[in-house]
Amino acid sequence: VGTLDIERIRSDFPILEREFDDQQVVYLDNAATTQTPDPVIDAMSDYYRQTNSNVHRGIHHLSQEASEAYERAHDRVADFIGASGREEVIFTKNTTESENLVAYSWGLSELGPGDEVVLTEMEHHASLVTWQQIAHETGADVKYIRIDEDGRLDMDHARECITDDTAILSAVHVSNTLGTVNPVTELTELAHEHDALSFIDGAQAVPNRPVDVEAIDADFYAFSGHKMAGPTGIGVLYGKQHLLEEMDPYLYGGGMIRKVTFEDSTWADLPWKFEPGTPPIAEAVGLEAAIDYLEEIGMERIQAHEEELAEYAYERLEAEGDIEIYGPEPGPDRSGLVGFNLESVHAHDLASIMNDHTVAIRAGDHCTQPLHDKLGVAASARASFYVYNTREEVDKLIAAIDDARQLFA
Ligand SMILES: Cc1ncc(COP(=O)(O)O)c(CN[C@@H](CS)C(=O)O)c1O
Repeated sequence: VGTLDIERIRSDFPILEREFDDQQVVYLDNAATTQTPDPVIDAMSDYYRQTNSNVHRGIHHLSQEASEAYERAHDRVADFIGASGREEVIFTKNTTESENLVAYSWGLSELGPGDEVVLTEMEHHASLVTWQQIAHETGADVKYIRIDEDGRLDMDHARECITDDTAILSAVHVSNTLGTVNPVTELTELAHEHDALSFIDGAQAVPNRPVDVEAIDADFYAFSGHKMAGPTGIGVLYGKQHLLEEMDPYLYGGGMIRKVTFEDSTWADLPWKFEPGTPPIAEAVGLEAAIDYLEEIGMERIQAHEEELAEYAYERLEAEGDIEIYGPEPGPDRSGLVGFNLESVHAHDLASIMNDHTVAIRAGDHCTQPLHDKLGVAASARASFYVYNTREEVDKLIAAIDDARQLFA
């Protein structure tokens, strides 16, 4: 797979030169959002300087160029994730909206009493709360696949949970709290054996590893641009074309219609049917540039780099002796993030001390409150890595933790 030219990569991210209290920032909060490289910023700036116009409607040069750029971004995303074409790629605001699109467009009409929605105990609120509330509205039931003491899914329990009453499985590909990489292809097979749909939340997977939605055979797959070196304000819902064709939109307006009369309306072709109003045009240009940037590095290299850093961080944290680490030990079941707690120091206090050292980590419930209840903690700290992080930055994390321990001793 080869190693990354970290210095060259870091030179693409001017924000990494930022200093606070004369200390260079150590940015280890990439699971929350990643930083944006110059090629992405330049692509969006150039769009605004040279092409900016509204799409699908104008018959002037600028609108035609903007429309081509916007449509091409759909094709680029389809190619990146292994979808069959732009018809299967809906641009949303983020992963959360992608989950809601399916919950409202499919769930509200297809779910009813007796139907079951199967989630996992490690779901992010974007999936968990959405499907929980749709189940309340439709009378469907929700079941949760258990996790074991290592933070892996209990697949025996998965086989118990997924039955002929299951209408849809919604599962996270990589846990943003545990770092666990779930067997999403096996889970999808289980769902399909029972004629259930499979929705995979890929927010912490698409940015960090090669993903082929057709190999997984997911019916729906969601992720966000801002977690993969792209801009905020754009997310993706992948959906199998035949399912998207059958689904009615849940957001209405211009751009998503074919014909409107005073009596009724008909809908535009895919993917536009699910993209009402003025879409995130510049963000789509930025997302395409982010994909180009990541693919130039190589998704396999990115995965290997993150896993190497996570393994190093795991080993250093474990060697401290008073740190509880959540999720599987380093290996194919763990991605490039580590959730942990320092004995006798609340995660928020720890993150605050980290900040005194200009080490940026996340502390809190990471939008997985039920999972934290299951872990028996109100909050956890989390270091999450990306293409520009280094072993030296892990060492700075550990040094800051040692300082926190002294302060709270
Ligand atoms: C697994 C998973 N699923 C969905 C989301 C939501 O992504 P949005 O782009 O905000 O819609 C996230 C975003 N998790 C951030 C914010 S809580 C984190 O710090 O972990 C996620 O990790």
